[in-house]
Amino acid sequence: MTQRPGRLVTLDGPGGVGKSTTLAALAERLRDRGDQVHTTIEPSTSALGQFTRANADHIHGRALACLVAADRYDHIRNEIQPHLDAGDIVVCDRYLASTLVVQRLDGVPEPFLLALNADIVLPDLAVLLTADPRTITRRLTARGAHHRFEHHPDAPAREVELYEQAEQTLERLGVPVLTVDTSSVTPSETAERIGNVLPSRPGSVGSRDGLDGNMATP
Ligand SMILES: Nc1ncnc2c1ncn2[C@@H]1O[C@H](COP(=O)(O)OP(=O)(O)OP(=O)(O)O)[C@@H](O)[C@H]1O
Ligand SMILES: Cc1cn([C@H]2C[C@H](O)[C@@H](COP(=O)(O)O)O2)c(=O)[nH]c1=O
Repeated sequence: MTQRPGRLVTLDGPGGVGKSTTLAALAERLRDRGDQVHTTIEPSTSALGQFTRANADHIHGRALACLVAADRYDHIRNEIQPHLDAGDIVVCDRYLASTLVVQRLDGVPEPFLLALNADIVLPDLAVLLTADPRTITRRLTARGAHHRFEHHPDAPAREVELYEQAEQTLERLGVPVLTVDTSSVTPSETAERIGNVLPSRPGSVGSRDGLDGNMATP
């Protein structure tokens, strides 16, 4: 874990696995224990992020990878870094792991993606949500697909496989990873597991001595 005052926690996983739902439960849990939390999302809510999200079904491959990376650098500079400097736990719905999976679904090789993202702020904890592909398909069908990456019937299985590869890449980059299988746990149970490996900042209302030792045993 880095020495900056705040912490960056990212949540990634296949489309429809439950990232946004889990993020809301996690933010509530962290705030309840006294942590200062800032929630955010990628593509970001800036003009560049909105452009990226609105056009991700029409812009493909390396061009989309570049747009997503440009939005990430802008997001870091204008939103993520200021909140980290203020000591917040920044919880981001999609980040580097999504790039390592979604852009590969779009045919972009990993070395190109790593080069594009070489200077980003790395997460203090990358949470990867997974589930049985049939469970993801059920969730997606019940909620409805949001974009082209969620339409292919094999998408959940392919994404699960690519997130397993992304986990290894993140670990090679020195990023602590927590993978949670959400197939048979509620969003609030998932949030509890994440909260348990994320120590409260010293001085925050909910901080307890010794919690930092939990990082190594997710
Ligand atoms: N155990 C669970 N954890 C999280 N979400 C669940 C769970 N069980 C069912 N869901 C449901 O799965 C659906 C998809 O969740 P959500 O929209 O949070 O997914 P997402 O990963 O953020 O999707 P996207 O990638 O499209 O943004 C929601 O209707 C949510 O209520
Ligand atoms: C972070 C990130 C996002 N995208 C694209 C994929 C989708 O079109 C949207 C995300 O939509 P969702 O409703 O949050 O699933 O953005 C991408 O291509 N690469 C990324 O790294």
